[in-house]
Amino acid sequence: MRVAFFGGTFDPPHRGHVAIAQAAADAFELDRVLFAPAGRQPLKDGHATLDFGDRLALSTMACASDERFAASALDAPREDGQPNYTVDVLTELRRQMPDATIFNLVGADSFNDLGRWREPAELLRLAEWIVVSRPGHVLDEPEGYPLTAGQRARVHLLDAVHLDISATELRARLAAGELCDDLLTAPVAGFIRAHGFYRHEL
Ligand SMILES: Nc1ncnc2c1ncn2[C@@H]1O[C@H](COP(=O)(O)OP(=O)(O)OP(=O)(O)O)[C@@H](O)[C@H]1O
Ligand SMILES: O=C(O)c1ccc[n+]([C@@H]2O[C@H](COP(=O)([O-])O)[C@@H](O)[C@H]2O)c1
Repeated sequence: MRVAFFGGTFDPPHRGHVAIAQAAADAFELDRVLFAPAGRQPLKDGHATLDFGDRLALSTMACASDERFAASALDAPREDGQPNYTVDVLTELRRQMPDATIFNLVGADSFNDLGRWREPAELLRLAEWIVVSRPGHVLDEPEGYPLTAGQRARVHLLDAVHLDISATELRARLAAGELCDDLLTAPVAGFIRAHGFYRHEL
């Protein structure tokens, strides 16, 4: 079993997420991609616009695009209110799936930031990494965190997707009343509309 953990804020999940998950699943013959909203992202100040339950529901809808995708509550908010560190969730995933090959799927911007994550060396030990291109970001080593040869061998750069979509821009456009149906999958767009999410939330 080849499984990718795909963590994100997913506020909301958009076509950029689906595209990189599909490119990764095709290129690395993944059986599963787990879209896992983070309860509380350690490097983001303040709260996501939508609560965890709504981001998980939207992630479940985004996963309807491909039978290899599934939403996961593995990175749900912690009871002690502390941030969700990926090192903890990957440790738990390894415990739950001891025989699987585990990948951590990220965009180039997230990987550039790796030096600021908790326990980067352990993160590279726990999983192989798939890093996908993102417009405006270099597909390269993390800033200020040079990799050893052994670590580099565990990082797979995938220059496959060039979709300039971000959740920040989407939220601003939805707040201004735009539909944004070209940037979202149909079930996600419908759910956002039905619940009035992001309207007037600038
Ligand atoms: N258009 C994209 N191309 C490549 N990777 C992406 C793209 N959008 C998001 N990602 C990656 O998906 C993961 C989850 O992203 P996230 O949920 O934070 O969305 P985002 O669009 O980056 O949100 P925000 O604008 O709120 O920061 C991250 O690893 C990010 O790098
Ligand atoms: O563990 C960390 O220190 C850490 C620091 C920054 C980001 N992450 C994780 O990286 C994933 C993508 O983050 P983001 O900001 O693009 O939503 C998400 O699962 C975050 O929890 C994790």
